[in-house]
Amino acid sequence: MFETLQERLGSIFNGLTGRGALSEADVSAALREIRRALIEADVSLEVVKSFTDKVREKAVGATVLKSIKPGQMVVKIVHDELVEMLGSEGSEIDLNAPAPVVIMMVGLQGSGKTTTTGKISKRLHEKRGKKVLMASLDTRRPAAQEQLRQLGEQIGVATLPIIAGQNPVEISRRAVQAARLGGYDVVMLDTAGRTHIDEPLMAEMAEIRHSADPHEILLVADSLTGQDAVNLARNFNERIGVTGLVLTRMDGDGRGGAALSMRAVTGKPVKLIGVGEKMDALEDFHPKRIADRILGMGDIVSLVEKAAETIDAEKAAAMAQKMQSGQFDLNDLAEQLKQMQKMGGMGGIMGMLPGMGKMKDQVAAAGFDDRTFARQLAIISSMTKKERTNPDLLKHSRKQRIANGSGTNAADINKLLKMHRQMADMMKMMGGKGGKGKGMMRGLMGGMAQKMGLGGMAGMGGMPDLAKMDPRQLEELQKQAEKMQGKLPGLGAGLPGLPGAQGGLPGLPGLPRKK
Ligand SMILES: Nc1nc2c(ncn2[C@@H]2O[C@H](COP(=O)(O)OP(=O)(O)OP(=O)(O)O)[C@@H](O)[C@H]2O)c(=O)[nH]1
Repeated sequence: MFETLQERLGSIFNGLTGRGALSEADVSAALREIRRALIEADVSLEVVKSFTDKVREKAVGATVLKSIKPGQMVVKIVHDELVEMLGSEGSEIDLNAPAPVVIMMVGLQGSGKTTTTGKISKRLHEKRGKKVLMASLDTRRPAAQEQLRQLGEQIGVATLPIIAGQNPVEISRRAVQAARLGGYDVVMLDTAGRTHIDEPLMAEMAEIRHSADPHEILLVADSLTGQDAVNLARNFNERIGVTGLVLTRMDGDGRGGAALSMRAVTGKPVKLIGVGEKMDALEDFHPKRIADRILGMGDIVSLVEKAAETIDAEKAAAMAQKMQSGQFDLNDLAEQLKQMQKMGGMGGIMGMLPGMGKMKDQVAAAGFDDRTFARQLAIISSMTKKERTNPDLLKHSRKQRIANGSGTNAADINKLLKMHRQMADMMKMMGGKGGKGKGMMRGLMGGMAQKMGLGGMAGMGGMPDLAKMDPRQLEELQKQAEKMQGKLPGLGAGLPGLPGAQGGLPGLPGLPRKK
């Protein structure tokens, strides 16, 4: 699988990664090639388009890290976008429901439904210690029920006794009842297939679904079928709803387009892949491994990841040191404001903090919005270098000049300076020489650097990742917040999520008081 795509992408990137500089035209040309390669691999058109759009957007805005060549950066972006397209890592079969948990298998004839029903049953039995009952609801193909019975014998999993003349819905009811009485954990319903999707098939599936109330509906799709598989998935999903996908014949030499598009089209995770005819030829789906395989450029990807980590860590450490020594000048404040803009402004930042929902309204009511960031940045950029490092220079006439330059007024400037002073004081306090504070500051920076991901710079200080902080750090933060009560304008209600904490949120520029 994926061999052709692998070759094509390989040659596109080989032409790119060695180069010292890349123009926008170079990136566009590479993207055109990538688009063609994906289409040839049978990836659905809409998926290709959204894929290349996202890569373009990220490639154009990316900061090229020192020690990394631009082409390598593009490889990393394509890799990450591939992983994103393939969906999340390790989606297991969900058995989190009262027993017996019903799993309904759907798909076209010959897609590997029956084989996969056996494989999954065997896995649930052997790896997760579940007592499984399998039932074939295929009354159209005479040998189908018998085929499943034999499969059950082979793998040591029980099957529902065959009663001639029952329809699929009756069989599904009997299966659930038998499972309940027999103390089974899981019931696997292997439904009938058709050569193509038609109304009677969909109606039958909907009826079974209604009567058996399955917890999982897994669509089994042949990864060799290309575009058709994508339409099939869309149809099944819209009509009866699926909870996950199983891609079979991933051991074959198909172009892989279906495998690449299915999750993007349905939004449902690929839970497992079939890699052979044998009963244990079933594997978990690992998007990252597949992306690595397709690109065949694992070295470059990890090189870029390492460079990004090192630079983030270096910048965060430098900033932390500056703050500890109380050197938090207006350049640093500007960096912080920019960082916040990057994080999606106020809305984005609040969304990252637990329990910030309520605060959003207060912030809005205080008249603080994303334009405030822009205004504050304009003020700082209208200052001279000297003024930025030494705000004490800012007396009346200088303020007037800055106000004119930034389209603001003296009151705005005073507000900004006050905010900066308070933040600088707080930074000093928090970064105080006692080891604890230092650790806390590092924690804050680290959390932020992580949140920022690749595109971010250093997590220029500031937003604590409360969810990841250890309890001691939280306690320390709370104490500092209490000390700071009233010292920071705005945010009077304190930090929700820190029980009982009052006062400002370290790192967030103070909000103007309500007029
Ligand atoms: N190579 C390979 N073959 C597979 C895989 N999964 C299933 N098969 C084979 O595909 C063929 C069809 O599989 P079945 O499980 O009978 O298909 P089905 O969807 O149940 O078909 P119907 O019962 O006719 O609806 C069998 O020969 C399987 O051994 C896989 O992951 N890899």
